[in-house]
Amino acid sequence: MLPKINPTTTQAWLLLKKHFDDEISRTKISDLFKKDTERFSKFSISFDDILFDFSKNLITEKTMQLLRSLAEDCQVKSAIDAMFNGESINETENRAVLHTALRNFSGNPVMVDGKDVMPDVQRVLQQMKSFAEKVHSGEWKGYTGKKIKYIVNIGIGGSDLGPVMVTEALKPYWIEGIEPYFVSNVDGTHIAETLKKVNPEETLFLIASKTFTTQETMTNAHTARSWFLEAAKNESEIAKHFVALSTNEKAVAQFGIDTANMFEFWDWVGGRYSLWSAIGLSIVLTIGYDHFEALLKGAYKTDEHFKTAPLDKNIPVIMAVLGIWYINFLKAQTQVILPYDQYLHRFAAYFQQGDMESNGKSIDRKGDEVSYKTGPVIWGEPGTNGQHAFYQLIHQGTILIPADFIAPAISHNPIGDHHLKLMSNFFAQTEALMNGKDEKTVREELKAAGKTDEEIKKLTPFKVFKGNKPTNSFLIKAITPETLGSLIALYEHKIFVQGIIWNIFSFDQWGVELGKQLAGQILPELENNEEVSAHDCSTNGLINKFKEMRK
Ligand SMILES: O=P(O)(O)OC[C@H]1O[C@H](O)[C@H](O)[C@@H](O)[C@@H]1O
Repeated sequence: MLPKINPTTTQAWLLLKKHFDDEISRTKISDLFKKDTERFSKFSISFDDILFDFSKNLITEKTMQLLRSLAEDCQVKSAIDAMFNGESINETENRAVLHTALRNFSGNPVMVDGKDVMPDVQRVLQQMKSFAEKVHSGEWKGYTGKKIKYIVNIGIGGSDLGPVMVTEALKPYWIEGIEPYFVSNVDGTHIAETLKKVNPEETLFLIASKTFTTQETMTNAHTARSWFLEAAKNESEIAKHFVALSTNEKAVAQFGIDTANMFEFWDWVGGRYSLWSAIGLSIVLTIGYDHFEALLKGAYKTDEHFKTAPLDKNIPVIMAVLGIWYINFLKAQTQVILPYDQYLHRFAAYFQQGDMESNGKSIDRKGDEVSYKTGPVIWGEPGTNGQHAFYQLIHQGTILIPADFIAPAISHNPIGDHHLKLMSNFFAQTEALMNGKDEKTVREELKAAGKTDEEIKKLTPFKVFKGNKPTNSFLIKAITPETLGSLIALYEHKIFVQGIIWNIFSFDQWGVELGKQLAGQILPELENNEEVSAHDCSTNGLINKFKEMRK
């Protein structure tokens, strides 16, 4: 059982409020650097090949002490133990939360309801490994005897975003002769455009769905099946081209996939935490099992760090409390993730689900409405593209946007001075966001540029940057399977800690159900020509116009 503590009733919360009002509201990050030349070493942590620098935050040592007290008051440590020990901390679904068991290399058992889950975890990993080896060697053949070339993962949400993000991030590790594709949207365009790029003889479809009932995935899977059968003619050939990644054996069999071709996972793996499970088969097929294992090992290292590091040296805990500091005490409503690595272009999209589906909640663990802000809006794009699009608002807009900057020291594509140019932007942005540019400097620059006094007066206000914008920097030696695994797990655990402190349940997602339910009611209304009148007049009007437009 998780603690059920309203964070606003803790001593630390009250002290943080007072600390903000009395001290921090008048503090500038740049002044803190001037006062303390040791600030970088005090507020940065090296963790294997990752340097986490959180010194450019609006914090003092006192802030960090109080934030640590908040984590203590909210019993974060015992919550961490409860998760790793397999307690049913997903109370509304009565499930354990054990994605960490999927990457547990300790050799120790992980018990769920009195049973060690590790033998099952290892069995499925072995199954994934030997299957991938057969596909890669050509031992696994398509219905005309050809080797598999195209992998099409059909899944959505957690059964899509993780594999997409990881395969993109690890493109330099792709196995020659394999091309992965991902179909998620029920919009027929997604599957139609994908099927144009592949052929039935050399394509393996992975039907990825924890529940195996998701409308989008089942619809796309049936379309893929019909497309395949048009060419293969014989249903007995399906076994060579369709496998299932699921927890629902019955539904897999009903779909027509031999359960011998099913890669199992379990209800204690949350969808948005499932890339480490059988849902990662597309990753294994794309980069090979050894690289997948390195990804798991990277995550395992983070798990060990998270479990054992003291709260004030614990990176996910620090990431979490900094977020809480901005959201609950400085009124931030969003968090931007900015990878300076083109291969990480889906990283922010991945954590939109990871974070927002986990912590976008307003009912606390007692079942009462919360009186404070919870999960932020997560977004982001790779640098430097974002700089030429939305950084304007981060620098000079009216809302506070804490930013995570992520970059590798070594590029997989060391062409000319591209990487140094990229990195000069990475370093420049966090500096600029912190320091800003004051009026005096702006005036001097304009003067030096030969502007008249009149022009200087007119232009100065527009060119001032207030600065004092907080950032974290993650400098990573290189984006490898291992460092990526570690990085993803840091963010996963950050989300967990925030959920614990906010006293919400981070591992259910009831908020996605209503739309599904209503879509289920509306679908039959779209299938006939009758006028619809059962809804509000906007929805009726839209549906009726839709029908009219299609006549
Ligand atoms: O894997 P599936 O059961 O098909 O679920 C796919 C996705 O759909 C659901 O609606 C949830 O919002 C997600 O958490 C989940 O990842």
